[in-house]
Amino acid sequence: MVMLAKPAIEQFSYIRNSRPTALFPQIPVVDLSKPDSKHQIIKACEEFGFFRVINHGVPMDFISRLESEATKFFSLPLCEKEKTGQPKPYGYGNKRIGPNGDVGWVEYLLLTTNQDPNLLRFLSGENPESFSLWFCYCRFALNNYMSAVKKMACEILEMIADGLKIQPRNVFSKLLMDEQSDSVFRLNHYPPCPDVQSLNGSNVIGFGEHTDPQIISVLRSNNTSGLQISLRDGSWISVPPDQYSFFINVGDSLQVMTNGRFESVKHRVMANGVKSRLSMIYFGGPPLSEKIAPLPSLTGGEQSLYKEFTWFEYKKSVYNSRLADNRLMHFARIAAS
Ligand SMILES: C=C1C[C@]23C[C@@]1(O)CC[C@H]2[C@@]12CC[C@H](O)[C@@](C)(C(=O)O1)[C@H]2[C@@H]3C(=O)O
Ligand SMILES: O=C(O)CCC(=O)C(=O)O
Ligand SMILES: [Fe+2]
Repeated sequence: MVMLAKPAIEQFSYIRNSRPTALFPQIPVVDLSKPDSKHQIIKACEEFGFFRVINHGVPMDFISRLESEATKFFSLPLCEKEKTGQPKPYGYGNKRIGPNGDVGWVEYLLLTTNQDPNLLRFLSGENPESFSLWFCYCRFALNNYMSAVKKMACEILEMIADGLKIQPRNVFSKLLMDEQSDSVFRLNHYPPCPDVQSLNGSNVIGFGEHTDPQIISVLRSNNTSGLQISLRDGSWISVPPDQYSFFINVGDSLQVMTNGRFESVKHRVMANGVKSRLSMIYFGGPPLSEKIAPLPSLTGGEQSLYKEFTWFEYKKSVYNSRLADNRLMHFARIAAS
């Protein structure tokens, strides 16, 4: 009998036991309305590179409007969604993540936050295709949401600068505020995965383990679980979903600028057998020409751990890598013995 090999895209990654390995460590929660929040943020960034934010000031209305627009988008027929073209890197993607063979049980829409005229012209098209119409209606909701989330990300970055006693306090936030800021916005949809139920004890990867390359990521999801983070000892813990909170990730660029005092958090998403997960993530990045290097006030007279590079150089290397690669390795200084 001839056995037909499954097409490559069907070969998802499975993890035999993706059950969290650490015993109930609490994910730090930062209440942004409290006067001591900057100290909590520093502690969380040092210990986890990750924390949950409450009293964040982003209007619930902006969140639910965009969530319902995103749900409408992912409900469009596949052929309509595919009209946005393969993500290069922006556009609609289905199961393939990035250009180097990573796959996951996910479909997504990746957008640049600066108004790339070619992309906008393309996305909002002249003809009344479903996607173009969706994008036209959705632009208002996208702009409201992204502006509010960017404002919150900048406030957090300013608290980080204060907490680390770095002057000026906008040293990080100015990179996101820059007109040329190379920030990205992503909508991820993880449909319920039938294989999760049928494969005894195995779990299907929704989005494989990785760190985010930018400065800071602000994630919000519906009430479906799946997100896991890796602790410093290499164990994994599940992040209980909370649709009213935001989750903050330290990115690789912040790791470099703090000379390793903060480490970017390794994270992944497991597919769910029953419920679909919808997440929206703002990745705050610097302008392409920006030089990324440890801040002199944080090296404390010691050698900096990383070579200086531009965000353009790092991004190029990111897009030549696989999700799980340690991308910063190539930019680390080898300590002199
Ligand atoms: C496999 C890839 C997808 C990714 C680019 C990369 O080559 C490696 C990093 C990936 C990542 C992870 C965080 C963000 O979701 C993302 C937009 C980013 O900046 O780096 C994705 C990239 C992507 O999906 O294009
Ligand atoms: O969808 C999620 O919850 C996380 C996805 C993620 O880590 C990413 O898109 O970089
Ligand atoms: Fe991520």
